[in-house]
Amino acid sequence: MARLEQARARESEQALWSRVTDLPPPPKLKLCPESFDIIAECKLHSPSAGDLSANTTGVEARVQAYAHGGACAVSVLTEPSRFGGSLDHLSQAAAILAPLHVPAMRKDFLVDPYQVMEARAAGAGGVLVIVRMLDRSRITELLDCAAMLKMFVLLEAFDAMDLQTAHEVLALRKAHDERILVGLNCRDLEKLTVELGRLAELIDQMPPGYAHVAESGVTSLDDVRTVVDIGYQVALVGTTLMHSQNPRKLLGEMLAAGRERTMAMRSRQIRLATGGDDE
Ligand SMILES: O=C(O)c1ccccc1NCC(=O)[C@H](O)[C@H](O)COP(=O)(O)O
Repeated sequence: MARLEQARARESEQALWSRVTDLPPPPKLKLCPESFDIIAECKLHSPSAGDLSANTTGVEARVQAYAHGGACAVSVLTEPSRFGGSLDHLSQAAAILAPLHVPAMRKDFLVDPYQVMEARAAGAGGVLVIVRMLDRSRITELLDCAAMLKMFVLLEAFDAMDLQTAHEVLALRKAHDERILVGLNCRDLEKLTVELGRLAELIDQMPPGYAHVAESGVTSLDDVRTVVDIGYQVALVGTTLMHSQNPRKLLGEMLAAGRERTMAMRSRQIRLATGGDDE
């Protein structure tokens, strides 16, 4: 991987490690207990949607709007060739988000702990780890590195086999002091289409005891209600927010829809448990 090798040539792993372990801790990921949250994504380009920068005046303005709209974290693409991202975007985002106590998450195809350290050096409080791309020992190394740096991890699966791998890796980490969310990405990587139905099909195979994140294709308030109904506690929303000229308002509306739905579901469960009417 050229980017990784070039970065290593500029700064050794040891030098980077001592730099990041000297940093103050990143903002903590805070999820609303027993409710619903959104990780808002900043991506200027995507293979499926093309240019996504038309409605934004820049990374800083966009992530600030996300934080004010209530995002629990902001996912920032750092992959340059297909997503128009960079580590500079991550640094800019993290600098805006830190005083607002919202963590930035590095979204990229990470394969080496060095890249987790790069994310922390840029100010990030979290990273994406894609199960499909890595063997078990490499996933464990990335999780270990993130835990040592007090960063959260979004562990991303695409199918039942990925979820089985996630189960097995996580089963060995019960004693770790770390924050992991498990995501299911419903994008078909060959066709680039989204199949929201996969979120329902695979919910029962998500590892229990972790916040479950519905990734890709959440485009409307109805989609938000659907993912809550299925049982997801968090949604990762990118394209729809990038298309919006008022992402703060849209994010607020999506969050409100998700939280109202969660409350309605809870009241219904309580009524059923206590033998009350359920029309
Ligand atoms: O976004 C793409 O076109 C894409 C194509 C191929 C692999 C991954 C891709 N996206 C990565 C993501 O996981 C999404 O950016 C994220 O889930 C947000 O999805 P959306 O709200 O549908 O933009």
